This record gives sequence, structure tokens and C-alpha cells, in this order.
Amino acid sequence: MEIKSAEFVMSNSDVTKCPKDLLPEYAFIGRSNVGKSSLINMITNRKSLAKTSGRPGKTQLINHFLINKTWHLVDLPGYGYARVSKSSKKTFQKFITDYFNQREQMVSAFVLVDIRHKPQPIDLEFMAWMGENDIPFSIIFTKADKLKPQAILNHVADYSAVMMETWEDMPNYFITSSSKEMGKDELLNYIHEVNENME
Ligand SMILES: Nc1nc2c(ncn2[C@@H]2O[C@H](COP(=O)(O)OP(=O)(O)OP(=O)(O)O)[C@@H](O)[C@H]2O)c(=O)[nH]1
Ligand SMILES: [Mg+2]
Repeated sequence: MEIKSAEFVMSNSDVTKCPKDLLPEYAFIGRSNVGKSSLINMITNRKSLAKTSGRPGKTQLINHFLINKTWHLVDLPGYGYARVSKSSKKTFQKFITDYFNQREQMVSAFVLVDIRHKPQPIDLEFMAWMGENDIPFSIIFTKADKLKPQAILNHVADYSAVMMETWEDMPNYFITSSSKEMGKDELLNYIHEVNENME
């Protein structure tokens, strides 16, 4: 799928104030600093559509981007970041879970995990929560440029083995690098297929 246009629509912390139209949307979620905003910029060919930072906690709101005038990408704040105060951390978590529970337009989520790390409890817990709530998601392994090809395969195999302890199947997954533009076509083709199947 070719990206012909990508525009920022709005930011907010309240799912009821998200765009009212019924365009299908795809949400990026994962720990702070995992590379959600960078991945959105990579797949849309825009350097700074979504704001990125080396410091965790950059994205703090639900951000909607309109793609090709026909679907939305949603950039979400990271979870599991301890530096924000306890009370604001809770607020993030509530509006994230409210977003996934209430947003009818959300057709598929992407849970991002850093390919270098072993499965982290917070990610496994978040995916379990998505499963319990029947929210469809794929896994996106990020920062694959940091590993050699064989190490990529090993890390994904290890991750799958841990997932299979609690899941019947390994969820659909993508291997990506925003700095190397890896995984872009696979991700865009997947979104394209889901969009087509909804019509
Ligand atoms: N090497 C490498 N670095 C990356 C990649 N993607 C993101 N980064 C870096 O990781 C850091 C965090 O990236 P962001 O895209 O802001 O991460 P985020 O998940 O949106 O973070 P929050 O908004 O804070 O939750 C930045 O320093 C990026 O340059 C990648 O594919 N490869
Ligand atoms: Mg971000």
C-alpha cells in the first residue's frame, strides 16, 4: 500500500472525544521508549509526524493520524514507565484501557516489544489483558537493527516459546526497524488487507 497522505488530526486524553467518524483505526501500544512513534513515522514516510524522544514518556495523549483519507493510525502513550507520578501513571493506564474497551473503530492493535529483551512481565500482562477483553492485536518486534540476523531469529524463537506457555498460538508478528525501514511493506500490506476485508 502506498501512503499518499498522512495528517495529524487531534490529541486527547478522553476516548469519548476521539474522532467521531467510523474510519477503521490501528493503534500502537507498548512500553515507553519501545519505538511506537518512530514506527508510525517510518511507515508513513514522515520524519516527524509523531513526536519521538530518547527520553521515555514522550507521547502522553491519544494521537490520531489520518492516512490516505481513509483510515487512522493511533499513537498512544507508553505503559510501565515509573518516572511519572503515581497518580498520572494511573490516568494513563485508565485512558489506555478505556480506549481499547470503548473504541469501536479500533480494528487491530500492535503491541510493540523491543526485540533485544526477554519477554517482560508488563508486556505479557498487557497482552493477556488484550486477550481477555477480545481485543485483536499483533506483536511488533522493534529495533531489529540492533541485532544480527541470526540473533533476530533466536530472540523471536525464545519469545514465541514463552508466549506458547500461556497462548494457544503465537500471535501474528512483525519484525521491524524504524532506522533501517525494516518491516514496512509487511505492516502496510497487513493493514491494507484488513481494510479490504472490512468492506
Ligand atoms: N536503533 C533504533 N532506535 C530506535 C528505533 N525506533 C525507535 N528508536 C529510538 O528509541 C527512542 C524512543 O523512540 P519513540 O518512537 O519516541 O518511542 P515511543 O515508544 O513512542 O516512546 P513514548 O512516546 O515515550 O512511549 C528514540 O531515541 C528513537 O530514536 C529503531 O528501530 N532502531
Ligand atoms: Mg511515543
